[in-house]
Amino acid sequence: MSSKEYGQISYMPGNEKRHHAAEMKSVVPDKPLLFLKPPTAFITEGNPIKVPRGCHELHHEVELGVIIGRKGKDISEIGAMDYVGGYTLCLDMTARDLQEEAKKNGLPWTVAKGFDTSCPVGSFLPKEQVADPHNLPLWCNVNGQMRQEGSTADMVFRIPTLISYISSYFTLEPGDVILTGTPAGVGPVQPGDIVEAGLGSLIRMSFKVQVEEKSM
Ligand SMILES: O=C(O)/C=C/C(=O)CC(=O)C(=O)O
Ligand SMILES: [Mg+2]
Repeated sequence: MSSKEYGQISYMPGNEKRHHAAEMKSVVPDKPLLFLKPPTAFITEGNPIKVPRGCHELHHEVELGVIIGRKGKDISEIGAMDYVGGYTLCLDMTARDLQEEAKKNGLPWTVAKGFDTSCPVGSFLPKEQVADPHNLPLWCNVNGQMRQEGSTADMVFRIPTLISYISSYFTLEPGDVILTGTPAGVGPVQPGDIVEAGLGSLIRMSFKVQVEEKSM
């Protein structure tokens, strides 16, 4: 897995407590809101999440990751699931203060969402092992304290809609990962914290948060 990530904004209809857009005081978009993370954003277990320079409020967002298995452009919703190779669990680490500043100034979220180590990922699940990707519990705790508990059943844009919409602008390639949005409960992490996340009984993963050291 070494490719781009397409993030999107999540909305949990019908239950304000699980509504991430509401907790961010954001308007719910009528189409997916996209951003990209570069390949250097990805880390696997054993590697630390590094707080990016200038960030004083780094947030966790736990999300289902959809891994693309076949190249495609202008994919129809009907055929979209044929392009899925599998799934994983992701943390869409977000420099919330930098994102807020960018939002205020009408600037892109590139640094806030795409800094090095901003996308910790779990193990690869072949799609045959996931009976219903739209009905998976997901959770995130920090130092053992539960912060996020939700279900992929509450995503506003389902996977075929995301694949079809994204591929109308970007050619999707094998290994690309689509992050599908996060439940409510996002919150800050500090250097030294342990962030743990899970996808039902399928994936459990854990990452330590560190300060970003200057490289030579
Ligand atoms: O609206 C905001 O302030 C923030 C939105 C996000 O960070 C979107 C996501 O990444 C998400 O919903 O998962
Ligand atoms: Mg997110």
